[in-house]
Amino acid sequence: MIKINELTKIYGTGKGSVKAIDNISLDIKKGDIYGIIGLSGAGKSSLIRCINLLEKPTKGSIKINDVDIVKLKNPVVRKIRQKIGMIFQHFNLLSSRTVLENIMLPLEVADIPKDKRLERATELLKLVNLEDKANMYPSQLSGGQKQRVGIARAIANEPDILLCDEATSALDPQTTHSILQLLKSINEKFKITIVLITHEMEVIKTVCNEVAVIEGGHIVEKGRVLDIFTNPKHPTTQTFLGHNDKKLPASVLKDLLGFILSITFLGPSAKEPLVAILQQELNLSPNILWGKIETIQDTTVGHLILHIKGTDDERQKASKLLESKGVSVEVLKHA
Ligand SMILES: Nc1ncnc2c1ncn2[C@@H]1O[C@H](COP(=O)(O)OP(=O)(O)OP(=O)(O)O)[C@@H](O)[C@H]1O
Repeated sequence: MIKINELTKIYGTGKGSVKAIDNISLDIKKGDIYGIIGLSGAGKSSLIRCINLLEKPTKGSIKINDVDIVKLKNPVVRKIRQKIGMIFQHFNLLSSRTVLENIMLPLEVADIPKDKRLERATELLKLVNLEDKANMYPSQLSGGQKQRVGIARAIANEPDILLCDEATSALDPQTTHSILQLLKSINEKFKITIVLITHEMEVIKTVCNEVAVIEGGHIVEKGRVLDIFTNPKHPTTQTFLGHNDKKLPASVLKDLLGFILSITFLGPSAKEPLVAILQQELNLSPNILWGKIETIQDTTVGHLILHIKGTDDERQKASKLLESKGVSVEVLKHA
């Protein structure tokens, strides 16, 4: 649906120029909730602003349904933009307009007749659960309510794509959760493709099916959220995922004989008594040094770090046995 090919964005010219996006290619499928995660300055906003044609790329193409939108000129650009909704970290609502009037704004711009505007905005208010706030002003709403208005406004023209620019960064965890659930239900109900930029892995984990990790204007890793969470390759991804948690203190590692296995199990293998299996089948006595269990994309994912006093041969047998149960095994320390 959105095919980004070798996209580069350079701000300014000469010595003071900044390469915000450096040769990025992405393939976003219809119905995806595609997360782009990166630290401040990584190039996330520049990328999303190029997709929305708020910035003109220096090089490369952005194809939406096979049409390269970079090459389009007004008034076609305006029409395309109406099919791309956007929500923002600071909501960007008009303070002088009521909630209902804010939602009707894009419908006015699209020349929708007044009675239809009112009908559509009222439907949207219901969808985002703000029926009782129609005549209030943005200043009278909480952050979560303001973002709900932002979402209703963004989907008023029935866009094919919804871009979310750090949409939950200004919200508390509980409100973040409810906004993410609203985005997920909109994605499912209206089949809107969502591109979401964030610096929080928790957001990606909660709603996205695909993720790209961006650093210094490059994509350093991308793939299915479950794959990236269970087997992150790039150090930046590992940092985002808190893999440093897995770094055991030197005081724990000191004097440990045998080997240390870091294991990741998901789906059916999460229900296997893995420690007991190692004991019963190989007569080993694993000691749990660290553990964590979480839900990603409705799948249970568990991580354990096990210390086992055993030989190299036993390490190989233990790894093989665990892998035969669908568990991924990383050896952190050899015998
Ligand atoms: N209009 C601009 N003019 C010049 N440089 C810019 C402009 N916008 C962004 N940059 C630079 O481009 C780089 C990427 O910025 P961008 O805002 O895209 O990153 P980001 O990942 O969205 O960061 P943040 O989360 O802090 O918004 C930064 O070095 C930034 O200073």
